[in-house]
Parts: sequence; C-alpha cells; structure tokens
Amino acid sequence: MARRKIIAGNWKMNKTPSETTALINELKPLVANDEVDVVFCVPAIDIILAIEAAKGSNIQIGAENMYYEENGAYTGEIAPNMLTDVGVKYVIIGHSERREYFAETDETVNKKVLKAFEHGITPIICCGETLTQREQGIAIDFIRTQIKIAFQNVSAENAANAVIAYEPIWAIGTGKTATTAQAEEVCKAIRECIKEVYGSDVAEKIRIQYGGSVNAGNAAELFAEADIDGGLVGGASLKPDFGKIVNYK
Ligand SMILES: O=C[C@H](O)COP(=O)(O)O
Repeated sequence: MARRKIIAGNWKMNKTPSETTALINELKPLVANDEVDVVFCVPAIDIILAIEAAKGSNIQIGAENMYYEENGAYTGEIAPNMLTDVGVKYVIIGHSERREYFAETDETVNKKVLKAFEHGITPIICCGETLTQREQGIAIDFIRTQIKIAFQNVSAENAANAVIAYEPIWAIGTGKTATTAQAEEVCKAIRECIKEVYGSDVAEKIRIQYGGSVNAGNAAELFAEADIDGGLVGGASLKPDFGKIVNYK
C-alpha cells in the first residue's frame, strides 16, 4: 500500500515572529508539491503568523510541543485547544531535546499523545536511541519500549493516523546521518512493533519518518525506502534546501 509522504520541518528555537513571515514567504513557492504533506512545526509564538503567511499554500502548520491538561495553573504551557483554535493540525511530541532538557518521559509522551488525539491534532511522536544504546546493540529494544508506552490506550483508529519520527539522537544536528540501511532497519522494526500491537492494517497505514541530518543530498535515498514515509527535518528546514527535500524526486 502506498502511503502519502509527510515531510515536516522542525524549526526548534529559531526564528522570531517577524522572521517567520519572511521565511514562509520565501519557502512557499519552493515547497509547492501536492503529492506530499508539508508541515512546518514552529515555535508557539510564531504559530499565528505562520498560519497567516501559509494561507493559500500547501503548507500546514504544527506546534513543537503541547501540554496534556486542558487548562489551568501550568505556567508557561500551551493547551491543546489554544492550538486548535488557531488551526494547528500537527504537534511534535517527545522530541529527544524535550526528553533531555525538559524532563519528558515515555509516560508524559503517552499523555500528550492521547490528549492530541482527543483534540483532533495529529501527533508526530518522536523516538530514537543514543549512540551508546546503538553501540550496545539495544537500539531496537529501547525504541520498541518507547513506542509501546507512547501508544498505550491509543485506539487502532487513532494509531493508524499517527506519525512516528525515528530520530537517532547521535544523528541530530551533527551532520552524521544514519545510513539508509540503518534508518530503514529501525523504521521497519517500528512498523513491526505497531503490527504486533494493532495488526497489519494499522501498521500499513501509519506513517514513519526519519529525522537526523536530513538534507537535499540524502533525502531521495532515504525516502525511497519501503518503511520511510518522509522526514522530520531540523536545520535544513530553515533554508531554501527544504524545497529540494520536499521535491526530492
Ligand atoms: O526534529 C528534527 C531533528 O531533531 C533533526 O534535526 P537536524 O535535521 O538538524 O539533524
């Protein structure tokens, strides 16, 4: 079954609101491609301007994080209905930088995933191993645990619509991309894990991205793999190169 590719940019903590409008206007014509889903996940303060700037284009706007409560005394957090209210369709959950610097755990990732689905937001659920875990040969076991906890109590119907981003931590922002074979091996194992939990129908539908130093030079080879349904792109999503990644064929 052919799955539609999803290519998302993760701006991380880059670009002010005024830079946002300029960057989207610059990238808009370059990322025009109706054959793939194109998502820009931007800092919370940039979201409203990004949605405005992306109007009339194929770009969909996502958030980089979201809290798992509806509202209340959670200083500094963003509630799901704040995102849906302005038209956000996707949210990155459990990026390794949030796990490392902001104490996110598999359990909070699961709560956020459930909450995102409750509000009709598609979660882009991140997983991935450290270099030590890879060297010790436990990468796939570790990722299977991340996935199983992230999907606890998620219905099959919702799971089929989720996006998983496999991002080996050692490949993020390092210029050191996983080889195509390494990326495919893990993405295939993730699909197998989803199949064990939900069956083949969901496993065939769910989209699995690769992330970690994706650039205009390696995107085509990575995205040609059977189990890689696109990418979650950091650094290169802030440059015209993102247009080449989206139009990788
Ligand atoms: O979310 C994106 C990833 O962390 C990859 O970042 P990168 O493309 O700068 O390596």
